[in-house]
Amino acid sequence: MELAEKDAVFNIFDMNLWYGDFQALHNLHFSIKKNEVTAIIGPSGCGKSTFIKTLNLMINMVPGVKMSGEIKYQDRNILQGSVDLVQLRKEIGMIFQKGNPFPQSIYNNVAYGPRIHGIKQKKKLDEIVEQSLKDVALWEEVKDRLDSNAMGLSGGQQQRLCIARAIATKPDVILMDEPTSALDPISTLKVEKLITKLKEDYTIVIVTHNMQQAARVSDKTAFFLNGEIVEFSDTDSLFSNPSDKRTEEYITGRFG
Ligand SMILES: Nc1ncnc2c1ncn2[C@@H]1O[C@H](COP(=O)(O)OP(=O)(O)OP(=O)(O)O)[C@@H](O)[C@H]1O
Repeated sequence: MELAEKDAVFNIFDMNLWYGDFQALHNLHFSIKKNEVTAIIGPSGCGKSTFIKTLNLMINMVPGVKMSGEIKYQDRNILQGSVDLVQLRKEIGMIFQKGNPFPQSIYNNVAYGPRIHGIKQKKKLDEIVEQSLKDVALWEEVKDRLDSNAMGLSGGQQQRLCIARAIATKPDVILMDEPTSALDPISTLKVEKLITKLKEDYTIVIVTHNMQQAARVSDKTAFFLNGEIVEFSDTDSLFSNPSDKRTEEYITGRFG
């Protein structure tokens, strides 16, 4: 039995995943630490999205998926036994490539999660909505139009609204699957600044194709190739002094 890493939110041991007969993840073994940003990088098809979707078991929605090994979250292996998915997803929020607000008011988008979890008083909901929008630096831009449809916001604003929606339920972890790939450079910068601020309160796992982004925002980086982890280390050392030749080839743009 392996010793779990201290201060880890997730301890992953010998984790494998198959789509039918195809093995997409092989023997993953690493830990994700509290209040850190962990970046997952690697070429297209290496298993980044598959991996991040295992952390909140969103992967279970794909028919024919099988997994083995352990993902320990709060000292339990979420790959075994019954897991309360509503509770798990309250604790582990997720942000996707494109902001995907509900076609409802800005207010309702943020209040949705807290309402589902039983908060009914208007005053309390108002406070949560205001604080969540302030936390993502969107409050000043939208405070006079909280009743407007969220679909009328720009792409960058929609993405920040989705982050506000995720943090409104006070999760432990925020998973981000290429959160800025559909955004312009200015909106990208705003989201990156936000990630750096959010890690004071949350643990963040981010999948990104953009190596400069991984270098700018993350504390740790995992380099995936063909469903395996080639290298996992401090972001600074992975980019400045990679220990595996394949990492070096990837980060210097020789493939991928
Ligand atoms: N639902 C599925 N059924 C079968 N195979 C799948 C499924 N989803 C992904 N795969 C395969 O699993 C492998 C990993 O895919 P995944 O989407 O996790 O890669 P990725 O690194 O996120 O790629 P990208 O950077 O292009 O988004 C690929 O070979 C992919 O074709």
